[in-house]
Amino acid sequence: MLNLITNQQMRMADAYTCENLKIPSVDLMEKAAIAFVKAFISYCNPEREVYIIVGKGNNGGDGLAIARLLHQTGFKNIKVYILEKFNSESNDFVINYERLKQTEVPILHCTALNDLPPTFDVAIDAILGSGFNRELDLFFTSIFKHINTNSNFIVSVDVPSGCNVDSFNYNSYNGIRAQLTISFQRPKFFFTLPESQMVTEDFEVVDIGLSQEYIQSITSEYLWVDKEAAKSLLPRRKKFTHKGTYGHVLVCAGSPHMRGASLLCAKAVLKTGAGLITLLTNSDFFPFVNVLAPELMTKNINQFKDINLEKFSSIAIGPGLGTDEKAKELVHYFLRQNTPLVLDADALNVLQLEDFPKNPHESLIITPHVNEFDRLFGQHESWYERLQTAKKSAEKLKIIIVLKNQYTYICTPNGKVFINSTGNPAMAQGGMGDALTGCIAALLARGLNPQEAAILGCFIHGYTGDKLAQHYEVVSPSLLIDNLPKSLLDISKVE
Ligand SMILES: NC(=O)C1=CN([C@@H]2O[C@H](COP(=O)(O)OP(=O)(O)OC[C@H]3O[C@@H](n4cnc5c(N)ncnc54)[C@H](O)[C@@H]3O)[C@@H](O)[C@H]2O)[C@H](O)CC1
Ligand SMILES: [K+]
Repeated sequence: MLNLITNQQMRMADAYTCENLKIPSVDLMEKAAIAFVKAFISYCNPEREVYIIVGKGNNGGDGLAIARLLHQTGFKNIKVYILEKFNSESNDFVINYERLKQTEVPILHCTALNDLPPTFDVAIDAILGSGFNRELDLFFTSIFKHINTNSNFIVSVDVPSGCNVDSFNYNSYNGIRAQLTISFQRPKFFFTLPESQMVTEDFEVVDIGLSQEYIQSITSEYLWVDKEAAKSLLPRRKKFTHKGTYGHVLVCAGSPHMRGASLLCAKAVLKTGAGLITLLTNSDFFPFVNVLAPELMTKNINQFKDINLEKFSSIAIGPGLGTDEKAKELVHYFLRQNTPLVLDADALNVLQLEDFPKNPHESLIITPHVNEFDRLFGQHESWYERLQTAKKSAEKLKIIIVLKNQYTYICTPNGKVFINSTGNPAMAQGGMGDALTGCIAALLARGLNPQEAAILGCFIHGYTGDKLAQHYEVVSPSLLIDNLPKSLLDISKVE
């Protein structure tokens, strides 16, 4: 898991790295520029006109180093514009200014808006970075507006200029609006909130060689789940194991109008590697289940109280369950048992906040999307507020709340928020949540604790979607489910 850190902490990591790893700050800037360029060239053809607009702090210094390196890489149409409204220049800016002057890259000076070109093909924004620390004056806001309105493609260095990622003001943003931000060392927590779309449509993170040891020693409430973290959670299949080793999942799902949801969920359980799966549904559906997914066993949903729960390692309830009295009774019944439980969709729709057990057994996971979450926990004005509610509620109710989002938040009873790094818009299709519920329930059955199952379930689900999105414009839940075993294998092989 990677700690996500604030601007202030990033500065400390910067200072620590220079001092303890004996890397001069200008060399760190060079590393940052090299890493930026490596990422940038995959988005931009070297024939395009690239305008690099720089301030005079270290973000500007990065911009100057980037200009020199892009020139060396073969970019022919580069121009650098230095904004002159800064009180002082950073040392590393000055060093890179001298270095850039040794090249043929044109350097122009901008003291007023009309010193800038009327349009930009590609604009690299290296004006203000994490040092942005006060109100923007008219000079900056008019320049930002001009770049925002007249560029084909804006790429920001580290952070869009004028955006304070640690205390974002949602109501009056007047900084750069980038298509892409290439940030240094760690994702910015703010970019995981949907509101960050007004600041940058996408982001990428590059390693610039800051001390990982130092960054990981900082206490952070936000943790980024990457592939390595996922691998560390995936239990290895050992010799002499059998279906009993991998647990038995009970899937309670599928009202007459939504049979498909129950199959998607149960098939996701199957493909995430649980040993045995029983689908608890209406008996008239049994023959279809046998044909469509012969691995599944079935039980009659009307007799749910007769089930011997000792046989089951986990239960998934909700996909297409319906919201009638029978569904409600079933959800309440299973909520009072001790078997690890994942509640999704209609299982959440039939609950009120006060229905959650007063003495939680700490193995309850709920997986709401935004509407399900707000219905249960109240309306929220922003995603930041919603996340704070999720965080507090997970602590208070002692449950895991998987708040689904482009970057899904997994809030745990100990106040941590794990942020899932995988998933993409090609996966936006009904049934995708049913698959996620199945993934998590299967991992619970395979012996992971609820926190681990939620983290790995979200990761593997999104990872599969990401792999498929490289080949398909839309990724259906069925396609995703079929590919889960391949993703599990992939992840188990991370070096
Ligand atoms: N993360 C790292 O370890 C590294 C980061 N690098 C880059 O450095 C910037 C941060 O640089 P810094 O010099 O601290 O600040 P800025 O360049 O963002 O700002 C410079 C300058 O601007 C002044 N200023 C701030 N706000 C305003 C304003 N509203 N109006 C006018 N002027 C303003 C401020 O006083 C400063 O003087 C980071 O983002 C990375 O891009 C390193 O290169 C590599 C290591
Ligand atoms: K910037």
